[in-house]
Amino acid sequence: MAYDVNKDIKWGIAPIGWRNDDIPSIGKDNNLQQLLSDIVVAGFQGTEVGGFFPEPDKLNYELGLRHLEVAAQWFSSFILRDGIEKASAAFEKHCQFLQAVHAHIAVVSEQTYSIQQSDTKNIFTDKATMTDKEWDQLCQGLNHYGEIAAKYDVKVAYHHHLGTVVQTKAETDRLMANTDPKLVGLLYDTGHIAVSDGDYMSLLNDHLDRVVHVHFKDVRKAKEKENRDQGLTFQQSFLNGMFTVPGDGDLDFKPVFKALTNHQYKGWIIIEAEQDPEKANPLEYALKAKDYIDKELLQN
Ligand SMILES: O=C1C[C@@H](O)[C@H](O)[C@@H](O)C1=O
Ligand SMILES: [Co+2]
Repeated sequence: MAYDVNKDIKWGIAPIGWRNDDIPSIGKDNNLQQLLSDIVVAGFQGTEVGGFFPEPDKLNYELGLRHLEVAAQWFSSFILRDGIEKASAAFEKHCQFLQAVHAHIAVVSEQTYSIQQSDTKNIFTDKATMTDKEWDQLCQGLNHYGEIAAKYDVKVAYHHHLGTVVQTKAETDRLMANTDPKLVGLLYDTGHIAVSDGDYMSLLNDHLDRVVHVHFKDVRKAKEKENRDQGLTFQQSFLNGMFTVPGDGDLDFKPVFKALTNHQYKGWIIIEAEQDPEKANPLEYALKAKDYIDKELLQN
């Protein structure tokens, strides 16, 4: 079957514009039904599981009414803190949930030492790094996750992420080099690598064959500079508007999309822009994102 961008790529939008798992207080009035109906109005095919989502039966019912799919769900991994056996038991429960909601991507981020939820650490300077022994443990643990995930028709998509032990291209390169490509895939998130390294194309170009899931997150560079100059935390930074939807910030998504489609990427592209929903109406920004996708990416 020939590669068809209109069929082989599915477009979704993450709940994070409506409610943020890192700060449950913001957007708390946005319920599941509102979120899912907004996603339909904006023209997307699916979403990722948010922390406020219900158990599978209820979730599948609400999704089914709207012909929406779940693409993935975030898993906070603690291989370094808890050890591979205990961390893997939690991960298997995560895969069982994904299977129950017919999703096939486990978004994994090692959260040991993470400062993304800190209310004091400077997200631009204070992240932790791993010892060689910890690198070995993490990579061994992720390979084991991949073996577990395969039992549930799920794939591990490792999320490089600001403030975590795997943030930069160099760290992501090392993770990719020391994990089994059959067991561990890469989630490519434009916003996280752009803020971390500046250059957001090299990571994609060097690991296109490992990319199994994509987050499109745009960056307001002026806000990023303001946040960096003030030494803000991750949460302060996104509440101050560092991130936005594609087409509304300063990243160029055309080379990103071209690299993905030239490589015949098949899978989800999830729009993900954490902002304060009081400042950035989630439906307005979802519509803005879809308009950019349709006019600037799919029509060229
Ligand atoms: O994929 C993601 C999940 C969120 O919880 C995270 O903080 C956000 O920045 C992200 O990219
Ligand atoms: Co992301």
